[in-house]
Amino acid sequence: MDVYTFQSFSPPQHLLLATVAAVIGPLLLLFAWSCSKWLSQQRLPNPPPSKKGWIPWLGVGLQFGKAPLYYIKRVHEELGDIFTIYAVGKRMTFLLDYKDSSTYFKTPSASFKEAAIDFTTAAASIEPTSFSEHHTKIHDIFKGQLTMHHLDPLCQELSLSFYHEILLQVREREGQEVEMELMDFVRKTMFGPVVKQLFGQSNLQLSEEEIKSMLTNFIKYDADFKYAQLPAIFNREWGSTKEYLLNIMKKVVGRVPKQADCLKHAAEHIISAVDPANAPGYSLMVLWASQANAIPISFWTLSFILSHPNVYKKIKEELKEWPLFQKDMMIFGINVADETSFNAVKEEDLKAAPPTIKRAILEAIRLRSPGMIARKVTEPIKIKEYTVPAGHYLMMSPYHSHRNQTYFPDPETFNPERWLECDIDKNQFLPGFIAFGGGRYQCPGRWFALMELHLYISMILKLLDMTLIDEVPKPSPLHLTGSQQPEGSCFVKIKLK
Ligand code: HEM
Repeated sequence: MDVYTFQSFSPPQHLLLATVAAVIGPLLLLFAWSCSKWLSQQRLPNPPPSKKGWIPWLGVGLQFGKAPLYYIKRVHEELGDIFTIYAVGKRMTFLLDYKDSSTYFKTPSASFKEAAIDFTTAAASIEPTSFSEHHTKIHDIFKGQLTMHHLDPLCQELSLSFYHEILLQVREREGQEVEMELMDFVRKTMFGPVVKQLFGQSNLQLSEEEIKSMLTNFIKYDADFKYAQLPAIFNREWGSTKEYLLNIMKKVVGRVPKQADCLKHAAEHIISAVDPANAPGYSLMVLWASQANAIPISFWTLSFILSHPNVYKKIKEELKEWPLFQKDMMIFGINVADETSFNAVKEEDLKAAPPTIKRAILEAIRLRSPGMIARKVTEPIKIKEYTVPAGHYLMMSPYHSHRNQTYFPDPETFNPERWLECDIDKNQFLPGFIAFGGGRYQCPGRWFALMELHLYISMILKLLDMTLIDEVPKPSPLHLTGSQQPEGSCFVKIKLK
């Protein structure tokens, strides 16, 4: 078309042309972009089978987002043990065969750090440069501080705090039965003691009311954790809970004495290892990691025990042998111990707590473990007959892996006895169990978690009579990044023994 012909168009034709160009232009660009993507995929030697959806960027985001836990199961049944999902601009390749876990955990080009960096920026405002520099150091400090050998003082301190909180919930109506929602009860009795233990009372300086408000914000923060990477406009409410918690953490790390005599709490370790500007963000991540799994797992353990009369009966028998209250309290040579002489529980005392409770905890973790863990592929990785391209997120799903018949016969059944073959005092796990992840960045809090859970459940069942009123709810299909939350409420009757 020359200038003359162009000029001969009347104004409405101009408008028409401009509109057509405005519509077709982006479509052509989109088409070209899709073609180049498609061609680059074709050049790869055998990428895993995939679910892409029709809409670029969004991919299968809508189906996936509705019930991610079930969507993974459906695609697993359709495409097999390795598959890729394209959703909201991310390419996630799932490995659901436990046999691939050693490649997953050991290959350097499946990077934990690269997968975590964007997420921690979004979820806790940690700057990427700080994360690259300090993450490994802070991981190693926690791993070192939470080994089995360091648990005794933590166990003693926690037991006193649990005792106080448990009695606080029921003492007002001593002798009477109280009806409470179980998850609510667990949150109220577990959150405060663990937060105080991890960050230190002197650094926290929070009133009971402030701890309650911290818990309310934490519940919202955890529930919508998965939206962290969406633009702020879609998750304003979630953003305000994050800011609230970051502000608390800012005060907490600000109170850590410059020259602490003994490094004891998470806040002190964090301040000693990272740049001050990002210390609140690391503290928030530790708060989330420590609570988002242990609280729901306590709920599931209790509800599974209460709904399995044989298991509960066995535990009640074993509890008779566990002296939670002191037998000897000598004053001027006279033994003044009675039924109410509660003393801190030492870690060695915990070894005598019901082993069936510990097996029940491991079984609850198996059945309700995190929906996924992530790594990022930095160089193409060959797995089975496929090559997973660089840039993909590489996912394993402890929740789905723990339903593999080969490792866990009758996988949906709650059966603490399947753990009989493991030495639970040494925290030995069954083959196929990956609830705490694996490799260089495996959960550094796992030994603390098992001690904390064993102590908490044993104390609850020793101190209280509990009966289920409702049926045990199903796990919510929405939770992918932490242990499963219950879908709906579960009321119990509680009475102080
Ligand atoms: C039943 C309870 C728990 C479960 C199932 C659990 C599970 C996990 C999993 C799967 C990971 C990722 C590991 C990987 O990708 O290989 C992780 C990381 C982590 N966990 Fe746990 N965890 C639990 C309790 C705790 C507790 C009580 C703490 C702290 C006291 C804790 C602290 C952490 C931290 C700090 C990380 C991040 C490690 C890093 O960034 O290098 N966890 N946990």
